[in-house]
Amino acid sequence: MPPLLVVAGALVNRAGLVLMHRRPPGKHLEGLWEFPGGKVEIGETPPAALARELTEELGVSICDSAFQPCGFAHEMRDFSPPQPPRGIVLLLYSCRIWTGIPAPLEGGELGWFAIRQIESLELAPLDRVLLGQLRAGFGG
Ligand SMILES: Nc1nc2c([nH]c(=O)n2[C@@H]2O[C@H](COP(=O)(O)OP(=O)(O)OP(=O)(O)O)[C@@H](O)[C@H]2O)c(=O)[nH]1
Repeated sequence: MPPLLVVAGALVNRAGLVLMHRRPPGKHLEGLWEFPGGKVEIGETPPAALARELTEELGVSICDSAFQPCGFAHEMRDFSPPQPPRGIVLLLYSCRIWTGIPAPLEGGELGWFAIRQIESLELAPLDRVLLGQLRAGFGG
């Protein structure tokens, strides 16, 4: 079974704040904060998948070329038997150009945060790894 490929976006506004999404109740990792995004579907490039996910999840429009790769993280995830464990790979892109005002169209909560504030949020595990890479890209 190939790993599950997931894409996530760090949307950075003019004030340098980053948009974070809090996963809604009833989902895996409920209540934890993440960079918004979702799963890459068969035949999609990662930037195209991210543009689609951010439109569905936030209602914003973004051109694929506006995404800059900025990090990745991976782990093995356990599922309930008889499903075998499966790898998950999360790719992070940053983006400063979009149209529309982000809204939590699929539930959960949104917030704009300075990088140092994101440190103190309760983050999903892979998003914690990605945050370190994003911060390094911002100059620490
Ligand atoms: N952001 C994030 N996602 C993770 C982590 N670990 C992990 O297994 N995932 C999984 O990666 C997938 C992210 O895709 P998604 O955001 O479209 O998933 P979802 O739960 O909203 O929708 P779904 O109902 O289609 O599963 C989810 O299955 C989520 O559970 C993690 O550390 N961070």
